[in-house]
Amino acid sequence: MLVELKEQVLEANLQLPRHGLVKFTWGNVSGIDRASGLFVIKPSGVPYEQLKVDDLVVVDLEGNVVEGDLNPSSDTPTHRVLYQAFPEIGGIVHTHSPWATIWSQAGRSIPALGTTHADYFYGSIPCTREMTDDEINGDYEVETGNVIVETMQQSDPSAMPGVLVHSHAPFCWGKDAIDAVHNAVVLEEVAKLAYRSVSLNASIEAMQPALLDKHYLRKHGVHAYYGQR
Ligand SMILES: O=C(CO)[C@@H](O)[C@H](O)COP(=O)(O)O
Repeated sequence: MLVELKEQVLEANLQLPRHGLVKFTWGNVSGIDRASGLFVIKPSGVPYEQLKVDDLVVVDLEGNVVEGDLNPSSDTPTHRVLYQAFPEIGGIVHTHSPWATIWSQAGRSIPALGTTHADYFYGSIPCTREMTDDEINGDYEVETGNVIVETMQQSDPSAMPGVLVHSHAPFCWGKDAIDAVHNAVVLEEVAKLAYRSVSLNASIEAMQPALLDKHYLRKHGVHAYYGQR
């Protein structure tokens, strides 16, 4: 079942340590087959160097494991909420990449300060609000997804393929699992660039809207929907 998607999700997961986005078993990547409504995700707690295609877990959008012997990632409910809320995305990645996690822990959105950022993210990369104790003590992973969806209400997920979860770390997405990891690598890089730019110039302001538009729209077109760019 879903042989090609599993191979793609395996490759996407293996790219996380290659790009220095994770340590140990932190993080996870999934990819969805919209025709069947099934998504493939990394199993929980499996070291990347041991990960094999048959370890991957197939889950439906109601949260049922339909194939796989191992437990799905502990973040599976968050992936599920995002797939349900953002029909245009095909892959999701969660990491604790250090520079993006610094902004998440500080509770700060990453401002759009330059064209590197603008080529991928159409504006500041938002940080969610803090979750309430009830949300934390409730269905935490589902509530993490809900606070992301709440934060993204004013944004187009294809024009803003990532978010920072307050006191936690980033989630990114894309047209498929590989694209999601690509966006996660860029997010980590712009998080580092922004941190150092702010350190160098504490009064730095967001880049000119005209320059943001020029760089984002020339790469992604007027309608930054995956199928149209
Ligand atoms: O966010 C976290 C931990 O804070 C998770 O991403 C873990 O780091 C990975 O969990 P599994 O995918 O192995 O269940």
